[in-house]
Amino acid sequence: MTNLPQVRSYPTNDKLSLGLAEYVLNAQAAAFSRHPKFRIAVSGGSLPSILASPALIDNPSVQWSKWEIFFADERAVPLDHPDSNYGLLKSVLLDKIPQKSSMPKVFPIDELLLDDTQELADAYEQTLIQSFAAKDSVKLPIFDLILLGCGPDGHTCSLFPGHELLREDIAWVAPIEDSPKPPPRRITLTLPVVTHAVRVVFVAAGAGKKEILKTIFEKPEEGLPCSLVNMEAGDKVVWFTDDAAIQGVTGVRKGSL
Ligand SMILES: O=C(O)[C@H](O)[C@@H](O)[C@H](O)[C@H](O)COP(=O)(O)O
Repeated sequence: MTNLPQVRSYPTNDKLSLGLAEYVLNAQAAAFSRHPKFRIAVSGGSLPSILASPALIDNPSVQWSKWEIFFADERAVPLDHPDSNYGLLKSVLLDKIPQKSSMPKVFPIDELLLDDTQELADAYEQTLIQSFAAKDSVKLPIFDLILLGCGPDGHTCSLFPGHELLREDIAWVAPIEDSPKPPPRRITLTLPVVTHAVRVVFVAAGAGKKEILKTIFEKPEEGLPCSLVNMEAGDKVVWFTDDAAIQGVTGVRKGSL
């Protein structure tokens, strides 16, 4: 079967970051062959730090000024709060972009709407509509690349196992008030938006991820959020892992590094 997600596994985190940087550059080039922008969404967790390697930040081929960066999920906290995914991305990546480069356009949540997660999600959806559907109406936005993490329970974005949000098929962005991973109040891209992207990347490193990767790949019928993305988006998905996380997991299609 060729429509399985691909897994690229590396011996160390540094090599994983290098491989990821190379992949992101290819995704950027592919995006520029379609339009003059590179529109991506990023998650929180360990992903921003793994992404923000010198191989990416200092790479002269990165055309930062053409990047539009959105958040795959965000916690309903002020942007300077330690839990903010925007704050995390800013400190590990945005603040490190060489000063001579022009900066990417970044789309944080509206801090004035933190009291009402539905309003917060609706406003973020409007932000997406302005970027992805300003001229024509579209059913779903098409990100050039979505960069995701994988939680120890198989969640991704703020889409958690067994949660009713997994069935959301109208909204592009949805609120969640009962996230099992703190903080509980968040907004998230919905599953159809994630699987509609041109490319979807998962980053999962460390032996602590091994058990959940086994379930995701070997028991997709359990319907964990990461498995749902794998099944819906198929070979648009590439997993970047280290060897410790993927060793002994069956049912994966190994990609060449
Ligand atoms: O903001 C969040 O909480 C994340 O977007 C979340 O989905 C994260 O990506 C996973 O929990 C994996 O986190 P780790 O990479 O830290 O394990």
